[in-house]
Amino acid sequence: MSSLPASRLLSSSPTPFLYPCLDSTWTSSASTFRHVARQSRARKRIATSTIRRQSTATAPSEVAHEDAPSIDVNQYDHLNPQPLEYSSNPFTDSCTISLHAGGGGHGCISFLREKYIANGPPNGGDGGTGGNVYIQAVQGETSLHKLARRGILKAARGKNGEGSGKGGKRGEDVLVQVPVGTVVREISRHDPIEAEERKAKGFGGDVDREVDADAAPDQSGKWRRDKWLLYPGGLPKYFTSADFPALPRPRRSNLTASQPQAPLRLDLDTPMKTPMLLAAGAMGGLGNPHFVTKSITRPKYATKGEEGMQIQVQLELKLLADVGLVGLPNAGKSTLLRALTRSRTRIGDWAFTTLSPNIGTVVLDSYAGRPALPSQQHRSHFTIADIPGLIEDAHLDRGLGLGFLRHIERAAVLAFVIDLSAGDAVAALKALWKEVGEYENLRERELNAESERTPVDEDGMVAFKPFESSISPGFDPEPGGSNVLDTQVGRALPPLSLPAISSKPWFVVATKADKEHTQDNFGMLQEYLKRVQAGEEEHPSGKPNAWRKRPVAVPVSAVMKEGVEGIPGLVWPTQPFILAELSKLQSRKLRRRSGRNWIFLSFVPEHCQVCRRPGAR
Ligand SMILES: Nc1nc2c(ncn2[C@@H]2O[C@H](COP(=O)(O)OP(=O)(O)OP(=O)(O)O)[C@@H](O)[C@H]2O)c(=O)[nH]1
Ligand SMILES: [Mg+2]
Repeated sequence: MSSLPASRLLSSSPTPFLYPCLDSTWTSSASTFRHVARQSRARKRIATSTIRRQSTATAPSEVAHEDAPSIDVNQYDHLNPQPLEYSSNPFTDSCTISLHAGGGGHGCISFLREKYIANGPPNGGDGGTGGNVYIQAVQGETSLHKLARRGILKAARGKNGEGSGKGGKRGEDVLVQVPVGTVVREISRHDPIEAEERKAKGFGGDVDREVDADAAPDQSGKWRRDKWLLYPGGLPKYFTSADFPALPRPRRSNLTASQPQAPLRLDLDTPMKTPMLLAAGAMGGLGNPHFVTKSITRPKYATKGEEGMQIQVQLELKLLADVGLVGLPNAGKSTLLRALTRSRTRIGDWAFTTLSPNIGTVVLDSYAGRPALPSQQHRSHFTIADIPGLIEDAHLDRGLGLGFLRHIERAAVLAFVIDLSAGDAVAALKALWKEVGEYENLRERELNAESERTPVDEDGMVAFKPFESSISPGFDPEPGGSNVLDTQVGRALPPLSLPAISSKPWFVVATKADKEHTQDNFGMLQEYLKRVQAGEEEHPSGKPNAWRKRPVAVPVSAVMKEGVEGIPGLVWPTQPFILAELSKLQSRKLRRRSGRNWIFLSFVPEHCQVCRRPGAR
């Protein structure tokens, strides 16, 4: 055995792994490892792109992008990304984060010392206040993924006080910027001062009794190591026998008065000009001059800064859109969005092409370089949200679940997108409404649980003030009734509740009407909707107070952009008025441009199988 060369001995034992530097082959093997790793990474990349190519094989438009030998890079931008980059946009619409207000800096123990003044009076400064935590809803943010990744956001601690009476610096604040439409709910909070006050009263005591600010200070604070800061040069015997004063009452920053009341429930559905305070930083400790008494003229102690408050909140992004598209996967929702707006959302002939919501804007404009209407009181655009497809039993977490329905909760109108070529349209509509109804039940249960937790008023009534729909301005049925966030904080915020989804107006967009044998399916759908309107059929959601005023179905061929011209008219009930106004104003000019303007297009579908049927429409 001893005749074996050392390198072979090492290679036949686990030594190279434990002591690679002892192995003569180490350098070469390390480089081999690196080479192998590089190769495997390259193989992985090739495999991924092959898989993507395979999966796009059925979508001719996508394949064209993939196989094109020269890609014009300038034709892509962040709104119209390259096919391979579609999945690179991270999107998170719900997360839980911890917000920590900054703790206070410690007070300072210091004495004046100058020429001829060897033992001067105390001059330690107070500790600085901790940083505050603010929140602000801003335009431009579209996802919560950055916050979800961070998890904890901490404001900085205040700096300690210094000698010569210098106070410590304030801690740096933290600003949490969230997308407009974010709902903030408090999960738990730890307020050290409140905990202290409760402890002082005794756990069995009357916790509702107000703390009397003039009451005698807490004597239990004596000798508390977590509260007092001692002079480092002092002898231990001095401190054990020192006559410590009573511990000062825990102090709160003046800013605490402008914090919203606990528990936090905010609906940030408008962009905020100024940030809103969520948690004020804790106060700094007191320097030693605060403890000068007649008997103790040179106190060798100061107090430590207070601990900062910690709040755990849940953030939920509910996108703001006027119209929500709901449909089974592959029904053609994204194609419809592309047909109506300039959105470049991805489409593909397979289920779950869309994995995160997309918003598109329909411009109600004459494209003549100025607004369609001179008056400002009418809208010039509305937004549409395309969400991932729902499948049967999505409420049992099948497919992508029901979570994405939160993005249509604020929508004023729902559009159910039904594929006429994919079997019974009525059954598909009922299946979709069933899932929407289940989501509504889930929300109701959540709301009930929340209102049970809502503080009870003095007269024993639960404070409950549901606010109006917070859809974007212009769709508000009662002007001025929208939930505009009042940045004047410090007031009780109403519990969050949005109108029931089933109470919203809805219509059906029957897509793929250009395909053969879709007429009868559409006819049955229309008949069904008429029966629902007349009350002969139960509302597909099964809810008693559901909207059934005028549910209509529009046959469209989204892929050929036919029939979609009528959709804005369904969304915007005042359109006839606008049409009249517009025709009075600019009729001749616009009629010439009618190829680009849906308002004046009289829809003559060429390919629509439903409309080409003799006697139809
Ligand atoms: N013939 C025809 N095909 C359509 C029409 N609308 C959509 N399609 C096709 O249907 C397929 C699915 O379209 P998508 O818009 O991706 O469907 P989706 O509902 O967004 O699907 P998910 O994102 O998976 O939920 C695509 O291949 C479209 O080209 C239509 O009106 N007529
Ligand atoms: Mg889609």
